[in-house]
Amino acid sequence: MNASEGVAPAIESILAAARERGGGDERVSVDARSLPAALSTAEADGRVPIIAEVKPTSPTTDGRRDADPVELATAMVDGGAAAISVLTEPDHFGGSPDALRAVRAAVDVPVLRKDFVLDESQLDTVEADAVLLIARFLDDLDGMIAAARERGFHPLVEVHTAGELDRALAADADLVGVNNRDLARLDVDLSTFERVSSAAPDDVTLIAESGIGSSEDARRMREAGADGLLIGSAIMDGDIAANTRRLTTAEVEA
Ligand SMILES: O=C(O)c1ccccc1NCC(=O)[C@H](O)[C@H](O)COP(=O)(O)O
Repeated sequence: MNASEGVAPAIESILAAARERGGGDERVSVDARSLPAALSTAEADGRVPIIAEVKPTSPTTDGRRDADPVELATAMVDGGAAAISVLTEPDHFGGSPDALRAVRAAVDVPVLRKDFVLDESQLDTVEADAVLLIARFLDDLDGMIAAARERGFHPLVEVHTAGELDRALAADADLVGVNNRDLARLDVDLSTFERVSSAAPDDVTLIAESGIGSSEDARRMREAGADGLLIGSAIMDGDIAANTRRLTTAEVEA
């Protein structure tokens, strides 16, 4: 598989940087907090189950928000977030493993590591509760899922097409994110989740990723079967706790 084929120049640049990055010196062993359980708890409490993302910048974001990641994550939890996602990619998203480490020490909800992990040693960069694996960029998806589980991580396998969902399910993924963002054009279309996720069996925990900005968007993704919503930009822009609360209460207010 040629991971760079047909992707936007920004993704080519992200992948080139990821290939250059090393991994950890020692194999990590994580005692993970359960992401699916945290999503279920939020739902049982009447909150929309949201994974709120600490996302300082991105190829499609104007400017940068370099606030203390711990303050941001704490405000997200105060706003009702079920879990936190932390970008660890430094060159295009302004993230860092240190930010994740600090956030995970400060909050008691599960923390997802959001990065472009391309080989097994890169799993050892930092401990997290869940780790993103992007199906499109991994030839040996089975091997990477197994390597993540051996370390104690819960792998969140990201897909964008029906074919990638088939690969994820064949590799025994039980936590699947459908990214509404097209990595060729970088635009978002919420109908991607509606179309792709419908083929997933009920026992798979489904996350709708990217492009969720309003309460209406959140309800739309939930009605399409999302067990959790991964939201970055709409939370990072402005008052973090208020933005998170507006989205976590979207079903109550409907
Ligand atoms: O967000 C970007 O600009 C981006 C560009 C290229 C590849 C990935 C990108 N985002 C990574 C993500 O997965 C999102 O940060 C995450 O799904 C949250 O999305 P959003 O709520 O739209 O910020």
